[in-house]
Amino acid sequence: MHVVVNAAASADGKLSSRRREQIAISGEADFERVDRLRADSDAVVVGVGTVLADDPHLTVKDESLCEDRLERGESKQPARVVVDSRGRTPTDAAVLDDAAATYVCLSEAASVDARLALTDRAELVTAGDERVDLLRAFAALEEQGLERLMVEGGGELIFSLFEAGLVDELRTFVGPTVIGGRDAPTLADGEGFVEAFPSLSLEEVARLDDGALLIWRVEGR
Ligand SMILES: NC(=O)C1=CN([C@@H]2O[C@H](COP(=O)(O)OP(=O)(O)OC[C@H]3O[C@@H](n4cnc5c(N)ncnc54)[C@H](OP(=O)(O)O)[C@@H]3O)[C@@H](O)[C@H]2O)C=CC1
Ligand SMILES: Nc1nc(O)c(N)c(N[C@@H]2O[C@H](COP(=O)(O)O)[C@@H](O)[C@H]2O)n1
Repeated sequence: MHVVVNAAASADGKLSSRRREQIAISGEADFERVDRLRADSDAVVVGVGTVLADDPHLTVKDESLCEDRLERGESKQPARVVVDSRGRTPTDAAVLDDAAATYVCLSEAASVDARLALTDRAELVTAGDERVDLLRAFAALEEQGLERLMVEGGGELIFSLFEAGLVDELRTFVGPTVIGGRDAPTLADGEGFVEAFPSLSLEEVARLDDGALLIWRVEGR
């Protein structure tokens, strides 16, 4: 399995504002790059916080990239994965439409009612007692043939993936704006590290739109 985390951050490292509303940090070229990365992935992964905040669709937008996938013998769209311990994904969420297959990773804490509401619209994967056990959930996704995972956020999920040692690559577009706010989501939130900080090796720096794309490899992976 290969896990790429991709996110757009403001120059001060925020993913969105303290209102947790979606903000277009990327410019046109970066959104096109993200579309290509989605098209080269088996699944696009987000936490339920992103689903509740943004109601994303997580599909490949460029039809020619979808055609290329079909020519390669892949599904037209990559699968979508929501990490959602208690099954809080709304049944009318865009990620549950029929544009692509969707997996919802739950924990044992998800109620029977929440499972019943989701079961017709998504494949359910259960791993962990209170919170989703990411190592077990990702192993279950791999068993379903999902090898190339692209994680789009948000900050809580990204931190947990680093903590679990699951991230191979980090791609950050740093955009030309300052969002600020001590409660605004950052690239890696959660508890934060106090030791054993993940070490990154810089693979690429490129000017893109009016910002910079940074590609980091996680050392030891
Ligand atoms: N600029 C960008 O590129 C992007 C920005 N965003 C922004 O980020 C914000 C959302 O981020 P955030 O609030 O951090 O939410 P996340 O999308 O990271 O989802 C976090 C939630 O996932 C669930 N979860 C289940 N298991 C785990 C686990 N093991 N580790 C971590 N989380 C787990 C938790 O809810 P529960 O316990 O209920 O399961 C948790 O609250 C929004 O404002 C959105 O706009 C998001 C993506 C990209
Ligand atoms: N790459 C990127 N740049 C930004 O500026 C962003 N705000 C985001 N957000 C992510 O994109 C998701 C929306 O996807 P759809 O267009 O609905 O398919 C959103 O939920 C964030 O994960 N990304």
